[in-house]
Amino acid sequence: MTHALKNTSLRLAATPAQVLQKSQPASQSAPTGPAGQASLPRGDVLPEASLPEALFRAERVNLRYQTGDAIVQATRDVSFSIYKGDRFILLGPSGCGKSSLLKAAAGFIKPQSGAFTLNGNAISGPGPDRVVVFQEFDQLAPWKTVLQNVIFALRASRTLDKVQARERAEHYLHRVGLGNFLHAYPHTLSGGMKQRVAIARALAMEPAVLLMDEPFAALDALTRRKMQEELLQLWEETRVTLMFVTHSIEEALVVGNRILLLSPHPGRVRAELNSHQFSMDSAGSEQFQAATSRIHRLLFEELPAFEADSTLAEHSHEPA
Ligand SMILES: Nc1ncnc2c1ncn2[C@@H]1O[C@H](COP(=O)(O)OP(=O)(O)OP(=O)(O)O)[C@@H](O)[C@H]1O
Repeated sequence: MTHALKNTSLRLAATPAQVLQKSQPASQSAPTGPAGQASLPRGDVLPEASLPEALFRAERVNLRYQTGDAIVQATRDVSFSIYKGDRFILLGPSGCGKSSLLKAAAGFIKPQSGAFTLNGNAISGPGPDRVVVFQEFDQLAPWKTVLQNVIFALRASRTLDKVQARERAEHYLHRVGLGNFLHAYPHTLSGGMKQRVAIARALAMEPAVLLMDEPFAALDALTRRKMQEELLQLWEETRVTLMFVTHSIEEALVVGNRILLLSPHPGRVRAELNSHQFSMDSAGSEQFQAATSRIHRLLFEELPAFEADSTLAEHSHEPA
């Protein structure tokens, strides 16, 4: 299932890499790495007219925190584009600013400079077009049932009446396999089930971008794998655009079709690559292991991305 899914994503989510491949004569086609990715030679710029329209953009985003006299620079000049239907991953070591970027994309914190845009409009605060699923299991109101939790979010966004909200909530709860738990309270659910409710609630909002901040990190390994599989299945059904934060290289390769690699603190873009060729079944394969090692080198070696490995990265960004 997931292999087919990954291939489908290629058709749906036209990325600059695809445009490059399509728009070039065969003799000038982009070099292809061992994992089959197209690589852009350093300095190559895609002709602007041939780029697909991005749904969501980060443009030179600098995020800073001030606590007392101390200023923490969380990210530096981070830019990326997410296209409709992407499963876009922010991957980087602890403290590189992944969660900060996701919170800023949600509109919870403001960049010190730079901007986020959705459909070309600047983001100035939270909105129902960007819904977040967090890692914590306490995202649900404990005094409300599973169904009430989802209905409450839908009613708060003021887009649906009572009957419509209930229908929508039931629909998405059935989709995540919780049809028999509509009237259960959160404390009676396992961690995985609580995350399913949070995902159903987010999907029910039918956001333009679903933001996920390490949603499976607190789950045991088996449940985590199952949830990754279910998320891919849900993506297959809904084609929702995902922005997914993780510090697990394996999770990034399995869940994503595009991965943005961030340097250690403060987070800067190290490289961007395609990962659509990997599925749940490829974990453990030679190709998967090779990609994992290369990403590890790109993340942690001090070399500029392209010198570290010119075959994996689709776009590279030199440290400032
Ligand atoms: N509210 C805050 N006040 C001050 N500094 C903060 C705050 N939130 C994050 N930071 C700092 O910003 C930097 C980036 O943190 P962030 O949580 O975004 O990183 P991360 O990549 O998501 O890390 P992790 O994978 O460990 O969750 C870190 O140095 C962190 O200490």
